[in-house]
This record gives sequence, structure tokens and C-alpha cells, in this order.
Amino acid sequence: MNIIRVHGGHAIEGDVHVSGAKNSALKLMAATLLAPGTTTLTNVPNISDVHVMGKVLKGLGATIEVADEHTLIIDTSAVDSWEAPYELVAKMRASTAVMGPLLGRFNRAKIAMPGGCNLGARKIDMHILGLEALGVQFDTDHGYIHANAPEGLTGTMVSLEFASVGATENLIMAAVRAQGTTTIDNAAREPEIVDLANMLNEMGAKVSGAGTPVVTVEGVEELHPVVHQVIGDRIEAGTFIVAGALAAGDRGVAVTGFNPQHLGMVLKKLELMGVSYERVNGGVRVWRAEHLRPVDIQTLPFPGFPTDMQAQVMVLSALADGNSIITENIFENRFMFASELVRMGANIRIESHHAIIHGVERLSGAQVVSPDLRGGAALVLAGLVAEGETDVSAIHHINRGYERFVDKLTGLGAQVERASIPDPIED
Ligand SMILES: CC(=O)N[C@H]1[C@@H](OP(=O)(O)OP(=O)(O)OC[C@H]2O[C@@H](n3ccc(=O)[nH]c3=O)[C@H](O)[C@@H]2O)O[C@H](CO)[C@@H](O)[C@@H]1O
Ligand SMILES: C=C(OP(=O)(O)O)C(=O)O
Repeated sequence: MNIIRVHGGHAIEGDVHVSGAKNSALKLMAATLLAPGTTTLTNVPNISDVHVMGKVLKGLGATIEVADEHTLIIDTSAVDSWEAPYELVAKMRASTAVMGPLLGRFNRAKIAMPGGCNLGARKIDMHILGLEALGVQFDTDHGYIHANAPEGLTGTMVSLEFASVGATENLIMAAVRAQGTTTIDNAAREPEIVDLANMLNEMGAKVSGAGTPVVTVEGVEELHPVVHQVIGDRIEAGTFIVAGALAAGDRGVAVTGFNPQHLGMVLKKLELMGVSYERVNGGVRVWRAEHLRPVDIQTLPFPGFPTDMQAQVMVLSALADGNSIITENIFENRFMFASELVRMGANIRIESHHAIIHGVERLSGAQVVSPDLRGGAALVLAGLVAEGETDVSAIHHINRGYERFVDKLTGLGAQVERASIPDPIED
């Protein structure tokens, strides 16, 4: 089996440039369906989730030219199918983001129901309720959702029960082609929503208020293809910032290619923990914290603390001087990572959606399993400062969202390698 092996105890320093944001690129790829013709996306991360979304689009009839490692030229003129099949939706839930654009362009979509995943139930009822308000009729059979709007979509007022990122995106992408105006109340405010709205507006849509809780979409007759650059990945940036806070030498680690305003709450919490950083052009430089203070964090929709940074910061809190508490409010199963960190010597108690972390002096290298994307990356970070060797398996999770993770870490001087070892259970 393939693993990432980390030799702990080596300082890192230097510069690392983050890739384009996974959680933006996937939705922008879906949005190309709305504009028949050739849209060019630049700064697209070369990660396995992007490859899956490429397969979803090709399955619908799009063609994709990979102009260079980070540039996709997507031609959606010949799209003639409305189906996102189970094998792709099961691999990547973000495939459901094609529902809104397919409805916007063709008034119909057939999407495999996503089911739960290792983070929790992750229902899509809010997507469905919102789209129903726009005039879409839903039927389910054999594990598929059939969405049809025989009379077309009609703008209306939609109030989301929770500021769901996915529901906000699907609603915006459907509403851009509706008759009249749609208002989404309690919309998600994540930077990726703003990136999506910006691209749609470049295509000729009329979306206003993105980044605030009220998004207004005035429907238009047609959208045209554009060239658009994906924003930098704030979560990849946050991951390398935590690496620096754990292990940076005197020169620190400069993390660039993203907008630090997208990480406001993370930087604030790190500062409270005793991590020092400074703003540099296009990012931040961070130094190892000599003395980590405990922290109280709860994950919340943007601008709150992102759930996608919870595991990485838990590694820091595991080494803090005192008791930290981390409350996970978004995904009910996102603490699976904590049990793996305990195998490395952390002292963590889970009580419902709270993790109580009693800081320890040191972590020790162990064999651990990535429970999910961010948990896997966080285990590699823990390995950087653990005594001895840490072998992280199930690294396909990490490959979903981190481009050349091992290369970027070794570029900073970390002793990290990909390796292949016999599977202890199979053999
Ligand atoms: C608010 C939040 O932090 N959203 C995160 C979520 O987006 P993602 O779009 O995947 O998830 P949502 O924001 O939609 O979901 C937030 C919460 O609402 C629930 N829900 C959502 C839709 C629905 O129809 N019904 C329902 O019950 C989900 O199960 C979850 O508990 O995962 C992404 C990948 O990790 C992150 O980048 C997003 O920042
Ligand atoms: C869990 C994540 O992504 P997804 O919603 O694709 O599972 C993530 O980006 O941390």
C-alpha cells in the first residue's frame, strides 16, 4: 500500500506557493456548463478531485483540453446529457454541483443521490427545497434524483435554514438563467462563493451580494464563455502555516499564493496560541511557536473558523501548554482524526461534538491512517514534529485536495517521502 513516511524532528524553512482552491475550482468547472463554448480556467489545482470533476463534465458531453498543468480549456457546446452517475458522485460529493448549472441551461438534471460520507450524513435537502422554490420538480428512484423544470425556472425568495455552501452555489447557478430575480437569504459567505459569483458575472450573469448573507440573482437570457483565474487555496495555505508554526526554523516559512483575508479567523486563533507571523507579498511568513498556548475554537461558516482547518490546528493544540477545546459544528464525524493523533501520543477526549485536548510535551511517530482529506494532511504535519518515523496510509484522501504535498514539504526541507509497504491487514 502507498504511504507518506515522515521522519520527524527536522526544521523546515523557505517559501511555498499554494495551488488554486479545490473548493472553488470544482464549482467553477461545473459553472462552465452554463456558457456553451470554450471557457478557460487558470490556476486549477492538479489534484484527483479535479480529475473526477473532469470525468463528470466529459460524461455530460464536454471536452477538456489540458493546456498546461494548471490550465483547463473546457468546451461545453456539445453537452447533451444531464446525468451525474453514481460511480463519480460516490467518489466525490462535489459532483452534485452540476445540478444547478444543468437546471439553469437545460431545465433538467439526473444526479445520483450522494449518501453519507466519512464526515457525516451531508444531506442535500436544502439544495432541493431551494430549487423547488424556483420551480423544479423532484423525483427519486433507484438512488437517483430526477430534477425537471418543464415550465423553466422562476426567480423567487429562498431562505436557507443554514448557510450551506453547496446549496448557495447550486441555487446561484440555477438562478442565473431563471425568469426574474432570486434572492437567497442566509446565503453562505465563503470566498469560494465570491469567486463563483465573479466568474458568473464575467460570463454576463447579474449576481450581487456574494460574500454577504443576502445574494440577489437577476436571471439573464444567456451566458458566454470567459477566461477566469481560480483563487488561491486558503485551506492549503492554512495547512502550510500550521506546518510552519510547528516546525519552522529561524528564517520561517513564507506561504504565498492566497489572500490572507480569507484566513482571518485562523490567523487570529493562531496568534492567540502564540504563533507569530507577518504579512508578505501574496501571503504570510510564519515562525515556529516556542511556547504554544491552549485555545478554544468552534468551527462555523465563514467568516468563522473553517471546519477544513480543524484537524491541522488540533495538532498544534495537542502540543500546547494546557487544555484546549475544539467544537465541531459542521460535520458530525470530523473527529475521527483525533483517534489517530492519540496513537501518536496526544491526549484527547471526545464528548459529543467537543474535543478536549490536554497538551502533551511530545508526539511520537506511529503508523496512522488518514481518516479523510484534512485529517490525513494533519497527520503528516504531526509527523514533522513527532519523535521517529510516522507512516500515514490511505493517502488517496490527501491526493484529493493537496497538489504535490510531499514535494512542497520536501522543498521546505522536511524529511518526507512517498513509499510503498505491504498492507498489514491484507498480508
Ligand atoms: C458551512 C461550511 O463550513 N461548509 C463547508 C462544507 O461545504 P459543503 O457545501 O460540503 O457543505 P454545506 O456547507 O452545504 O453543509 C454544512 C452543513 O449543513 C448540512 N446540510 C447541507 C446541505 C443540505 O442540504 N442539508 C444539510 O443538512 C451538512 O450536512 C453540513 O452539516 O464542506 C466544504 C468542504 O469541507 C467546506 O469547504 C465548506 O466550508
Ligand atoms: C472535506 C472536504 O471536501 P469535500 O466537500 O469535497 O469532501 C474538504 O475540502 O476539506
